[in-house]
Amino acid sequence: MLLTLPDVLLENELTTIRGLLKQAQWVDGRHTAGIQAAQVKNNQQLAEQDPLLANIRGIVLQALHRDPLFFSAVLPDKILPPFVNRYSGDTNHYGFHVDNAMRSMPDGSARVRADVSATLFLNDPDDYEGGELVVQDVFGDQRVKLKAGAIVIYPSSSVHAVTPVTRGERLASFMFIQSMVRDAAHRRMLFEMDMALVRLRQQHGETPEVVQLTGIYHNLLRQWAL
Ligand SMILES: O=C(O)CCC(=O)C(=O)O
Ligand SMILES: [Fe+2]
Repeated sequence: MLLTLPDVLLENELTTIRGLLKQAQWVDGRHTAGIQAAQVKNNQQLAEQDPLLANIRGIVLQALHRDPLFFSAVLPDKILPPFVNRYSGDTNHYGFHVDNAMRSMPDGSARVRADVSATLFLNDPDDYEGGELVVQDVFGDQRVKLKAGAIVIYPSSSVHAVTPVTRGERLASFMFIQSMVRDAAHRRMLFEMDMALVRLRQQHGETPEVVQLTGIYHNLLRQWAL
């Protein structure tokens, strides 16, 4: 399932992040890529030890935690601290690749299995030409370019790329998340059921059927959560 959520970041958070990024020292993005991905990666990132990154991570994680749709769709267990990247010039791009299945928390405290990958857009599509995230899907390639503050989430198992930025610069935060529910099909069913329950509750209130279906939602989560 590929899902986009608008307005994850508030306007003032975007302003703060973009202000911080004006002072950024960018490093080669290949440092954090796996062996296959590094061969096709051509962009820049904030360095792991950059104090700006810690600041931005705090803002992004706080925004994700307050978003109920993000929670329902991802069912996050562990979020690897988000990275920040930039594509600029007329050649920066990221060729087709897969994200590493396993990563370590920066302090080595835990391993994180990438179930869900996400890109949170930090500037507007008008600021640059190209820079589409292309995610291969059974229904064909999905091309995504969102307004600042919006996020796209997709299964980490998908082959994906970012097309060359031929004008301006594209700023984003990208991240890898271990879900409580490993199987993407199970996650999708839970998300659809949760959304249907929200609508049923709005239409009919807390009826016995709504209560019973809510119980089934939680029992499925209990079955599937690792
Ligand atoms: O820049 C993006 O939107 C995606 C980056 C990406 O796929 C990655 O770093 O693995
Ligand atoms: Fe990727």
